[in-house]
Amino acid sequence: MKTTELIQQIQKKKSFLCIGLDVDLNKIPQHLLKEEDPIFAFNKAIIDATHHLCVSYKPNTAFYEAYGLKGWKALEKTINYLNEKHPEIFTIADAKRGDIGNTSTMYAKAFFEDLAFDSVTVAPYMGKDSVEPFLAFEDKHTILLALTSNQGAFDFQTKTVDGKELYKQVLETSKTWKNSKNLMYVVGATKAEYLADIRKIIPNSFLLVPGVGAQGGNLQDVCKYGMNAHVGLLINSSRGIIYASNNEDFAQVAASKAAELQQEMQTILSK
Ligand SMILES: O=C(O)c1cc(=O)[nH]c(=O)n1[C@@H]1O[C@H](COP(=O)(O)O)[C@@H](O)[C@H]1O
Repeated sequence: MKTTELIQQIQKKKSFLCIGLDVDLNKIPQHLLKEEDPIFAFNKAIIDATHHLCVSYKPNTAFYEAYGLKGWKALEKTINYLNEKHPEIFTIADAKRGDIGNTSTMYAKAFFEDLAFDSVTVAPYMGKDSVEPFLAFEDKHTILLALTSNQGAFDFQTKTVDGKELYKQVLETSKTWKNSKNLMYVVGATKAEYLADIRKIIPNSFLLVPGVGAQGGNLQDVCKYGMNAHVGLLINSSRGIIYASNNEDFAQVAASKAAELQQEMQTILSK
């Protein structure tokens, strides 16, 4: 998908919400366990109830890999369902990959070609030759971890190296890589106060911002410091939406949680 198509969808839906499909069989409504594929049944119900409120879905692959072959099949069914029924929606494989070049190429093929996701999350730690293989795919996006939402972000990412914080070095250096136009970045919603500085380095890039809802990040602050002329934000919430109820009404309750965030976004966009 081209970034212009994502921007059009944001304008049309008045939403920049990304719903995280982090399926945990211990948390989904127990009546779904009777289904042949409970993970897919859960995702399908959530997607059917919320697709008009969001512009993106982000399955975190850990939640599928944990269930082995069955989990991977459910992931494949989920991405196929999204691509068939809602091709306008921007899909993110949250896999946090990155390795030596030839291995990264295989990861990129797995997520961009075999599973046909629009984007994948990638860790920058191994540097240029570990990320450029992902960037070589046209109209596919590589979402690089810049400043993450967790406490451990302060272990390395904010440390000063050669007079500059490491996450800033990641942003600046990554801009010099081949096909860097295909980069987006992860910045945690819990780190909203860093966004003004981040925008000085990457004013035009899209940011995936997880950490509202269950992790306590604040949507208003993220928008205040992180929004650009094309919005430039995808705000993710996973548990706060998909596990709002674990009764038979789970999909409707998830939709009402998603609608609350979408309404807040619509108000911000209208200002
Ligand atoms: O790359 C991510 O999406 C990510 C980066 C980050 O810094 N923090 C973070 O929470 N995430 C992911 O975003 C989702 C957040 O889920 P909730 O806290 O349930 O909304 C999970 O899938 C995390 O793995």
